[in-house]
Amino acid sequence: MISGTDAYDIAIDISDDDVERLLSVMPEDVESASALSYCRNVFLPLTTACRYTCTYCTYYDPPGQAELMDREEIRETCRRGAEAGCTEALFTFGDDPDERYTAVHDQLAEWGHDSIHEYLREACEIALEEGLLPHANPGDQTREQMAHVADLNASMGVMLETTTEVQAHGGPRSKNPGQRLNTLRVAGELGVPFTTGILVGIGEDWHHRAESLLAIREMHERYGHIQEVIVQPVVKNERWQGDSPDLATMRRVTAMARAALPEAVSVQVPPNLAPARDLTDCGIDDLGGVSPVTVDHINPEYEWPALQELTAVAEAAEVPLTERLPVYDRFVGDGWLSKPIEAAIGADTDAGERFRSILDRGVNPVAR
Ligand SMILES: O=c1nc2n(C[C@H](O)[C@H](O)[C@H](O)CO)c3cc(O)ccc3cc-2c(=O)[nH]1
Ligand SMILES: C[C@H]1O[C@@H](n2cnc3c(N)ncnc32)[C@H](O)[C@@H]1O
Ligand code: MET
Ligand code: SF4
Repeated sequence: MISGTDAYDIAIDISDDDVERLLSVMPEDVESASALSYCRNVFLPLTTACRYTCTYCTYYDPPGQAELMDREEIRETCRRGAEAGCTEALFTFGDDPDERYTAVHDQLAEWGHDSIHEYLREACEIALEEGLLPHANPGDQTREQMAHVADLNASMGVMLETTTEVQAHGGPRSKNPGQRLNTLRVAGELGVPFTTGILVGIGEDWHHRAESLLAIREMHERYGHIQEVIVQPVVKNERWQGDSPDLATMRRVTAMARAALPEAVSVQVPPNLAPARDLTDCGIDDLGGVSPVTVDHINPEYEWPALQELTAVAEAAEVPLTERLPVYDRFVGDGWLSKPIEAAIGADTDAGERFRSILDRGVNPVAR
């Protein structure tokens, strides 16, 4: 049984045969995609407070130093993003800033909020007002937390990371696979188009990689809500001095992701962390969120490639580069999205026109 799932009563049945079969998949066994997509976003690190202390993470600040973005900063960043043609407001921040962070709690209270999710709701409203579609990744979420903000998000996400317990998550307060899988299940039950993925190189072995991908497939088979799976290499930073997975590892695990998942689910590698150019023949069809406006606040030393570089990756693979929204096309107008999100996409505004022109373009190449 996958660790921690008993606490949530998630029966995930992965057979040894399936694991073995996936372990035999190599890059030459998968087909290359016929196009590569990407999404233009702004990154909004709502708070650097986090209840966990993952050893690979340079993002979180200790209590006393953690910050909270104020409404004006949120609005200003979204406005700059919309002006630069972005479609996504990516809210990615520390899990459940709890009582260890009294300053954060007090600041939220002063702004009239009991919890970070209440504040996230307001932040999503601001993003929508400024012409962006919210995609929030607040880490693990309970059903109540997710239900509180789901109708103001075009899609949401959390990285599964891995189904095994690793030292990198160790200590008394740690991410656990059961909690992450429960978040995927809650998203399925609430009908939220969802992004997830695995973090490669944090102490898991090949068996765990296969198991993680199969667990994601199983969740998708139940609910149909997984839109993309990110295959993310852990990268060096001031807190993580360990190795990053080598190219051969990334090629094999990316091909495994492609083979494990149904065709409708995209396989993404982040082009600022992974050697995307050398992975296009391993089944990837997406290059994730890229920002012309903000840095990657999780790995600020790793710059976003310019649009030109993405075009070059696609050209080398001899496929078109296409822009997409933070929610994949098949979920739009199909009963998955809330009224406010469908209204934003259908609106008679500059932003609405921008969203629809991206949908209308379909698989045509980006014209620039
Ligand atoms: O759901 C997630 N999306 C993440 N994304 C978002 C993802 O690239 C796009 O927002 C999705 O593809 C939207 O569909 C990131 C985007 C960045 O710019 C930087 C880091 C991440 C990391 C995650 C992530 O951990 N989980
Ligand atoms: C938002 C996501 O960022 C990822 N993340 C956090 N730290 C690193 C790192 N050093 N390298 C790669 N990915 C990282 C985790 O997978 C987290 O879920
Ligand atoms: C910098 S990580 C951001 C999202 C969340 N804290 C997670 O780990 O999933
Ligand atoms: S990766 Fe996410 S959960 Fe882990 S310490 Fe960083 S912010 Fe917190």
